[in-house]
Amino acid sequence: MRGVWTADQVRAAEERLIEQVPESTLMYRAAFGVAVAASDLLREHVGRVSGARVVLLVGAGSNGGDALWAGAFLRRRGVRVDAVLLAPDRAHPAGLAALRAAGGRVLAVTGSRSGGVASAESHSAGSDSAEAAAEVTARADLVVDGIVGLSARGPLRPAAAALVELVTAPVLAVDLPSGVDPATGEVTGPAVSATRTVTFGGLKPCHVLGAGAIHSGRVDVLDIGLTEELGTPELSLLDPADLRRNWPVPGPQDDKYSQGVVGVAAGSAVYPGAAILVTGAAVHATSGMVRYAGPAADVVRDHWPEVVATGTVADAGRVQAWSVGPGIGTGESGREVLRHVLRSGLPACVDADAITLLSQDETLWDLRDPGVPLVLSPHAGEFARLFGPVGADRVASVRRAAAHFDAVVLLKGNTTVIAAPDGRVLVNQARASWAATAGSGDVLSGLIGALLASGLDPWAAAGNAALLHASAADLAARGAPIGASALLAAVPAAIRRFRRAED
Ligand SMILES: NC(=O)C1=CN([C@@H]2O[C@H](COP(=O)(O)OP(=O)(O)OC[C@H]3O[C@@H](n4cnc5c(N)ncnc54)[C@H](OP(=O)(O)O)[C@@H]3O)[C@@H](O)[C@H]2O)[C@@H](O)CC1
Ligand SMILES: Nc1ncnc2c1ncn2[C@@H]1O[C@H](COP(=O)(O)OP(=O)(O)O)[C@@H](O)[C@H]1O
Ligand SMILES: [K+]
Repeated sequence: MRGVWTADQVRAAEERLIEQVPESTLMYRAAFGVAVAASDLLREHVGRVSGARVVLLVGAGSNGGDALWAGAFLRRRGVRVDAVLLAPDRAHPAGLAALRAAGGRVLAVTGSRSGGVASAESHSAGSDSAEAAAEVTARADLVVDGIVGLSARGPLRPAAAALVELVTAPVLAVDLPSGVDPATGEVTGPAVSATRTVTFGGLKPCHVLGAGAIHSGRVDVLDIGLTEELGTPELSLLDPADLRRNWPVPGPQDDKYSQGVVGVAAGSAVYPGAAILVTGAAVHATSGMVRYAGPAADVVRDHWPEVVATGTVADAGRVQAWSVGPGIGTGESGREVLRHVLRSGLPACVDADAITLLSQDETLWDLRDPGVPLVLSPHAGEFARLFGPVGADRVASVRRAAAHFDAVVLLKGNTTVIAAPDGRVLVNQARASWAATAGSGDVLSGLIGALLASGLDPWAAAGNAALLHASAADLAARGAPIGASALLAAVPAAIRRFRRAED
């Protein structure tokens, strides 16, 4: 599992660390890592380091300080470095002195409220101008974004935005891409799109959430001594090794019952698709047995002969967990199905129509045994019905909902957020959006139900299912649109890939 820490956690860790290590040492370490990454990018994109042109975009704080020191290191490798100061009076003094001493050129730019690079003033000998800053930025082989880091608020300021717009070269972001909200990954205006980001100590929310994850490019975490001091992460990401460890694999003593039997209550005679997709996902997720209960029993049997299918939940037979909701409708028959599942005292993944039913009828909650794991897996619309609009801070909303309902809540989307009632949060950022197709959520429901039946902790069940689901979508799509059936068909290949993966 990889941790993600907030800006406040990083600052607190820094305070503890600078009792042992001078602050300037942390900045050298950070800047040296940035310079190494810059050299790598130059080699990759330009084919050389010495003689290449790097432009540093330098803001008012230590983020700009990191960039200036990195520029000084790059000068020693023969790189031609221009620093564009966006807040000339507040540029990090020691970093600026180091860059100048190393022979870097400094251009000072002041922004106008109306946008654009309006005026310039010289901070070094030569004929600096706004035009010169614009010109070097446009002609750079690599741009280092030291505009703003952990103290960022809101979108890029106009002067910075105007320069960023001119960039055609790859961008290396220092700590995080400027213009992205460090806490939520939200991008509400102009922002840097980085090829790579070098961050310090650990990942921050903006590297893994929403647009921020895209704007960050590849993220390298550099341990400058901070990692040990960071404490419990705010969020976590599952990595392939987690999935490999967690995904149930039958052993020599297992039989079809011992691995957990999952019951599927989904679909209807009119809409059998949901029944087929949820059941199929459960069939492919784990070995063992799947029972289907509902009006689409005949169609499900035709599709998946290995499934034991009955007409009603009351006749389903013994199961260890339920996957309930997709396609059951929001009328009385759907309500009756949900009542049965909630009363059963078994773990359940509650999705789609079942979530809408819960949002319409509060008394349904009373049927639930509070000691029994429940996973709610809404998309944003269902979440809004249940708990109110998600808002910009998806993590905070989902965390609140999980505590409120005393359930694991998985909010679907390009960034899937999975919160446990005790506050733990997993996030899964999809690499592409091919899963945004009708019925793909039904596949997720089946995966979660199967993992619950296998006895996995509900938070882990939801998290592993989300990671596998996104990977199956990638495998199925390989760059072209897919339907949910193709995603479902790729589930075994995705499991195989994780089980083979070394990291
Ligand atoms: N923590 C650690 O352990 C280590 C941290 N290190 C580094 O320090 C960085 C944090 O530095 P920091 O706190 O000095 O502030 P920083 O992010 O540079 O912002 C400066 C100023 O920018 C402004 N500004 C705000 N929003 C803006 C926007 N949208 N667009 C434009 N400007 C904007 C705002 O000033 P304002 O103009 O509002 O007065 C703000 O005060 C961190 O990210 C890492 O790189 C490393 O050196 C090693 C160890
Ligand atoms: N833009 C996106 N990028 C990646 N995955 C997405 C995106 N939008 C939705 N998904 C995923 O696709 C699935 C859609 O589920 P859902 O909205 O319930 O659809 P349906 O009800 O049609 O099955 C979820 O697993 C969700 O995380
Ligand atoms: K930055």
